[in-house]
Amino acid sequence: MADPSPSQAPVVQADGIGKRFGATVALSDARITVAPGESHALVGRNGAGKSTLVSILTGLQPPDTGTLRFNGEPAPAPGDTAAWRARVACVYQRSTVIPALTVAENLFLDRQSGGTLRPISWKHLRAQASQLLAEYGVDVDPTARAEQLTVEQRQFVEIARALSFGARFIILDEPTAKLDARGIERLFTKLRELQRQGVAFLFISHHLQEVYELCDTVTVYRDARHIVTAPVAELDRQALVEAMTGERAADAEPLWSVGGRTAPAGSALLEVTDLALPGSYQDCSLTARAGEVLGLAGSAASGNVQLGETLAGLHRPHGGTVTVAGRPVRTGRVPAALAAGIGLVPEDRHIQGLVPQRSVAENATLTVTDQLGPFGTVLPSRTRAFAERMITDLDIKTPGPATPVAALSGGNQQKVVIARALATEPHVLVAIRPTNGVDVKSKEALLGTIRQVAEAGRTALIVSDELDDLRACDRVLAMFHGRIVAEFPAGWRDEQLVAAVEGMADPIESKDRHDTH
Ligand SMILES: Nc1ncnc2c1ncn2[C@@H]1O[C@H](COP(=O)(O)OP(=O)(O)OP(=O)(O)O)[C@@H](O)[C@H]1O
Repeated sequence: MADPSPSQAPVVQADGIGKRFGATVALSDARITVAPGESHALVGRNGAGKSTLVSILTGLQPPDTGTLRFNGEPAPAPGDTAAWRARVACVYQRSTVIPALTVAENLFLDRQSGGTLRPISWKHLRAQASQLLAEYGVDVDPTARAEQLTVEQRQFVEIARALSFGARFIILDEPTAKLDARGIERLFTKLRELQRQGVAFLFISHHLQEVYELCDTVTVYRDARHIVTAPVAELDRQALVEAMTGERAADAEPLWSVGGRTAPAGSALLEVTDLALPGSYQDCSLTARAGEVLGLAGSAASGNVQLGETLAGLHRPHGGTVTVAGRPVRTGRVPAALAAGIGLVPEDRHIQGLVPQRSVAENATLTVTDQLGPFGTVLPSRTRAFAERMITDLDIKTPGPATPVAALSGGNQQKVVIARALATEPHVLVAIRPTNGVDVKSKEALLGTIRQVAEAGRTALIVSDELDDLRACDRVLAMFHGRIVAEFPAGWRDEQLVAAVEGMADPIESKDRHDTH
């Protein structure tokens, strides 16, 4: 039989894909087929093999076994970058744009025409960039440096760049991880628009509701294998979670909720008064009690992340005070915050989190080496024991504690960062978007571990815009434009909190905020 015509052939068809890393089987007889103009989700637990498949589909590494075809034709030769780029592009969670270069330079990097001897015409470059951005409806200044762009703008630039190479197939690897609700809405609008023009997507996300919102088809991988491919409409959330975990889901919703439980009335452990960081937030006061998990909700521009980071010493505020257990904390210095017992799960684990070539055990204990042996020595047995406990508690998928962190999947690396913050047994744990990138089942374990911090008589502050994270809190403060605008005891309805985060707080909730002033 003749091959299907190029317009009907799948944009990608991978069959029998196998890939090993040493003893680890990352993919085994895996497959995926994406039709032109299709929006196809790929889901699976942390370590299921999704990123490995992406690296194979984009030509970054060859599979050990299997076949790969684009538009009905065999994949390009390894290393033929131009040919790969014309078939497939990937927008990663981590940016591939170069921060110090302008948007125009980023768009035309590697392909400034004119031959080796002709100087680059910057004017021409800018004009071309403007035209390209306009063509894909991307409203970004081509002369802006990439580092000045928001995550959303950066992703749009990357999508425009991908399309300009001719690719009609784009892989989006957790594109919403760093976007707030409005950013996600705009991204989805753009993707739907491109889909109508025939562009196909492979969409990877741990947010299952996004899969239902955006995708036509879903493929589930589990433990390196293909489990199911089905129209999204035929697989409800429970069936999807069951396919991902291989277990019967007792009750898929909610993941972790304190329900209508009243906030425990411990003593005030963390007190923040009139804290201000110009450009980010102002007049912020709050109290978190021993035994309490406090949520700090807000969209990207709300200042909630900066406030959390300030508590951990990452920013020097211009005014206000922070005390832990009644003792003032010197602000603007990480060692001072650590000494005061404030631990941090940072937002960007790649930059602030880990030493990739060191083992899981070493990374998990980097902050507590003084507790692992007498006189500053580190007893390997204790490091190992601590790491083993964390691997179980946080459900970290790794061959063992001695495995380098670089060999773990993204979500599992993230759990190591959380293990490290917990290792110090902080009085106050500040966790910024702690379940970002973590699969639906591990979220449960992780939020449960944060709850244990409170149950041990300490306090945890969850800074997030994820409703699942916030539901695990005893009380939630909502921030909008740099101010705390409302407070919600456990038991709030989604739409109430969403409204507050969008700046439409119900004045009743705002008035009831007695202990935050
Ligand atoms: N370079 C590597 N060296 C060793 N093992 C690796 C390497 N890359 C991936 N693995 C292993 O392969 C398996 C699949 O990892 P992969 O990154 O594909 O998972 P994933 O589904 O993308 O997970 P996540 O949702 O956490 O991003 C994991 O067990 C991981 O530890």
